[in-house]
Amino acid sequence: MSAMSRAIRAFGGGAASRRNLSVAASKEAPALAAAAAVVAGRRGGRDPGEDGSRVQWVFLGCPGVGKGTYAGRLSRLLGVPHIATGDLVRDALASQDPLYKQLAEIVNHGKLVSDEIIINLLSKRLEEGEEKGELGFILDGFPRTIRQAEILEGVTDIDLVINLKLREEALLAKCIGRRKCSQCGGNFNVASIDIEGQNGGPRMYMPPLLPPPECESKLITRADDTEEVVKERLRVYHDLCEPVEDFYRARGKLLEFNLPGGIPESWPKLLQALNIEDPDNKRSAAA
Ligand SMILES: Nc1ncnc2c1ncn2[C@@H]1O[C@H](COP(=O)(O)OP(=O)(O)O)[C@@H](O)[C@H]1O
Repeated sequence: MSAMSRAIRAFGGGAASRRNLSVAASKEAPALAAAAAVVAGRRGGRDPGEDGSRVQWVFLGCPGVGKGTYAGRLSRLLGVPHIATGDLVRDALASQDPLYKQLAEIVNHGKLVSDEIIINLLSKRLEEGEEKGELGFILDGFPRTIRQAEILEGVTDIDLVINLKLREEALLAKCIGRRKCSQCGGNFNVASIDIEGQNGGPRMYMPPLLPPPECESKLITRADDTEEVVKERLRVYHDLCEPVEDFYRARGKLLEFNLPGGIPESWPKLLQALNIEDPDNKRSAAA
């Protein structure tokens, strides 16, 4: 079991108290010091380590903003695991594990599941990754409360938090338009978003991301992507998750990124903001 998964479990598990947290942290001191040294080594820039070991990033942002899309792309590009707690929750629901049966009620009403359950799922996922020799991570959907952020801060050093922002009008449409192919797992979006510019700014156009014909009959919609539940998730985000933005802003770790439009427009700009060379430009320059 990795130092981080062990410590995070000790921190969040059951009736964990602040005292338990410090005990766990001091036990993990050598591993934490090593992690801090790695982090300190890359403080000057955002140049990820070649083996991915230097990437310990978090994605924040409202439901529908595209955390999963951009975290997934960066994870493939940098060779570090993309760990989305929403996916862990959905896998737990699908497993029919009696322990998680009551979760559906919470998730399908747009509420957050308890910190304890999330910490449990996350530590399990980190342990599995450790067994496979995974290094680094891009977290998506965690931390979502100040307590989760404090727990994470107690066990490891996060060196970058990317806060994705998108105009509110687009978020609801993007969530409702989300589709997944039940066979290949591909993610699509049937929403076509075209919003007037604000204060003389440019128009925002996000074309739909339509599935190929072979996926069309196999599309599924998440049970929590209905208008009513998305509105509740947005409300929960503003109440409980926005303070997490402030938590990282105060620590100088927050990179705010306003999505200018769809993936073709936003992806190169995000890479630029992260100081990562765009592999597509590199390829066309080499051609
Ligand atoms: N860190 C977390 N803490 C509590 N609940 C979580 C967490 N991550 C995911 N969940 C649960 O899983 C649901 C889906 O999460 P996610 O896929 O990240 O959705 P979203 O599109 O709202 O960002 C959330 O509405 C919540 O019920």
